[in-house]
Amino acid sequence: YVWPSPYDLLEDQYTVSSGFGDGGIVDGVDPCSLGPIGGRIPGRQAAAEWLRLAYHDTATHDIETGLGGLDASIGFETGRQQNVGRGMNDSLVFFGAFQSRNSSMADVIALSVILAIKNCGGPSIPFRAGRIDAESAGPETVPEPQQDLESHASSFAHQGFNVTEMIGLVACGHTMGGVHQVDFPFTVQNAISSSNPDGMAHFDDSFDSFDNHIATQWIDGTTANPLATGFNTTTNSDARIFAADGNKTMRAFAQNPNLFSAQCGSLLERMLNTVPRTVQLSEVIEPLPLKPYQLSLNMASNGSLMLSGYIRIFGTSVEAAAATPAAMPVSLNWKDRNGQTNVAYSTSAAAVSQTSASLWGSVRFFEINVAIDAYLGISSFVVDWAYSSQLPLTHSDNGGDGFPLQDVILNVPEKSCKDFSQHTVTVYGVIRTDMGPISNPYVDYNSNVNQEGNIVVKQVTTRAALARVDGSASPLYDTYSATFTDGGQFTDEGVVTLDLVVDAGGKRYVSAKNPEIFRNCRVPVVR
Ligand code: HEM
Repeated sequence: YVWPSPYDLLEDQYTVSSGFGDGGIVDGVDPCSLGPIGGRIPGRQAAAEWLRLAYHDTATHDIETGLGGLDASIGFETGRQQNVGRGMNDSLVFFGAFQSRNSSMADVIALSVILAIKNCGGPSIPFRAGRIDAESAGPETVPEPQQDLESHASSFAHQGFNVTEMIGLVACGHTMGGVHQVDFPFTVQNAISSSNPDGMAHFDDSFDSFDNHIATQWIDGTTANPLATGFNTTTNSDARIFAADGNKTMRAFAQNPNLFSAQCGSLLERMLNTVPRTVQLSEVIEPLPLKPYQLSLNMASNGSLMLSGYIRIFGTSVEAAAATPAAMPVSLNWKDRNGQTNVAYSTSAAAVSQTSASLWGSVRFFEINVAIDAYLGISSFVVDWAYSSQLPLTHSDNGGDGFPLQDVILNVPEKSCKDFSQHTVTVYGVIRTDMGPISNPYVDYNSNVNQEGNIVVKQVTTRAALARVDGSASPLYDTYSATFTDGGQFTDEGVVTLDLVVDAGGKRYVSAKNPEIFRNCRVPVVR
């Protein structure tokens, strides 16, 4: 895709797993054995809890009606016996931090599984976005271990998977984690200890690796899978499922780890893309080779424009892995507001000293900080760069037209503030005065509210008209402002962004995805 996209935040989270620009999700499951809440809960495994959560959310899909699927309805369903376990709400609380206007909880759940499995040594599963969060619970259709094979086959058929695929999905799911005695006392016993307070009994001998041991141990008879050889034959659902085709699928998995990995990749991809029929998923999202990160165009106090933020460079080549960021030439060249170039419209970007990592390749950040003459303005930029000064420059132009920027409506972050006791938000922006007639300037404030019966918050957009106020650092711009109340409803959960919009001279201009406001209106600005 090209920048900017509604999926930029998800792409950031997908691409950067640690260090500067960290998307944050992988931290919850790294290393693969990590317990939830930063590893503070021994015996449990966050990566496994995320995968189970995604499956239980998907299991409400009905192939005939096209209803249900991966739609975060699980948030309304965690009180059910089918979804027993602290892992459900603990995972959802962790995911809350990544929810935004353009990243639904359901997309975050899907992305979490893809990142967790990759980080545990499993297959690379393509990621598509666009899932829509449900407003209420789905049907009670999650399979349970005491049910018979026929009812399991019929629930998987309802979700769109045949018997061979059911065997595959269960094996792929049960290669991580295990069964907790506190939740399934009729399946696991004598497992609780001080280092394992929930009494986790693992499915295979490598619970912290996405490998085929679930199959090899089943076939060679060494398995201690509590759902296969547990003391209670009624809840040995894995044994019934694995043997449902005379062990054909499990034998093939045991003999060929690559087959196991590839089959799990495609089955889990289908599972994550099982969505209500009305949902249209995006194209596959992959790391952009070059992308702006936290880039903003603001008006400085002297009236000039300041372009600041970062350029992210991602690659999978040998050169990419070997590069020393400080020795990489990276220059940003822009066009003025009339689309003209000039040798003076150029700045070099400095390597960010902190390292960054990606599960998919090598990733580096470069800092931009340049003043732009407000009379000339800016309309787009390109970046010319190389992994070393010996290599030819790569011209990154965002698919041809450059990375677009507009200088007609700008956010003024240092003036915007919140009044925490009055529950009001005040947003400032500036709009160019030479654009012809200005109409309908407004701000969309995208934040989150609590939902009844659900630990997951819901994104809401509050729209407020921007009114012209006095004072601007530049004669080219007028200042606008809006103050609105949140009625005490907004929570701190999730990502908050604001978009400033205006119709000027018959065209719409948007300053999108500006960051959350933290300044307290009652504390004066320090300069
Ligand atoms: C007939 C189908 C299935 C049944 C009856 C079943 C049953 C169970 C049970 C009883 C547990 C123990 C939960 C706990 O103690 O927290 C469990 C764990 C788990 N299940 Fe399944 N499961 C099924 C299919 C699947 C599928 C299709 C997946 C994913 C593709 C999956 C992924 C997991 C994972 C990752 C865990 C470990 C959770 C943890 O360690 O916290 N399961 N399953």
